Amino acid sequence: MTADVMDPSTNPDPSDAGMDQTTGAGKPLAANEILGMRERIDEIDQALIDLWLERSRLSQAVGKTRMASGGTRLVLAREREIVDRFRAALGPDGTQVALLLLRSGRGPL
Ligand SMILES: C=C(O[C@@H]1C=C(C(=O)O)C=C[C@H]1O)C(=O)O
Repeated sequence: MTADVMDPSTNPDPSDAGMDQTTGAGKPLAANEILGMRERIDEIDQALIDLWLERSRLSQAVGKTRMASGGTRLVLAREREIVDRFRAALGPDGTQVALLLLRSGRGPL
């Protein structure tokens, strides 16, 4: 599925004549289309970053509240539910995303 980035037939060098340097497109119309889609990609990335940071702050607050009440730092059953949800939605990469997300809130295990 994934094109080999080192293979010039599937991933030519954008410094080749006629290629747009910024987008890597071979034709100006495609370059414009790509720039439009990149605007939305940048918005989505910013929303993901904002949500990531908000989630991390909430997770830290939950941990502090629980420990101040004499409870545990972690609740592994809840973490398992979250990892399962991400894996069900995104496949094996979802597992990795969930583990990074959990670590960013409660710190390393
Ligand atoms: C935030 C919590 O505390 C910890 C962090 C979790 C998370 O980031 O989702 C989940 C379980 C706990 O280990 C929680 O219990 O909800």
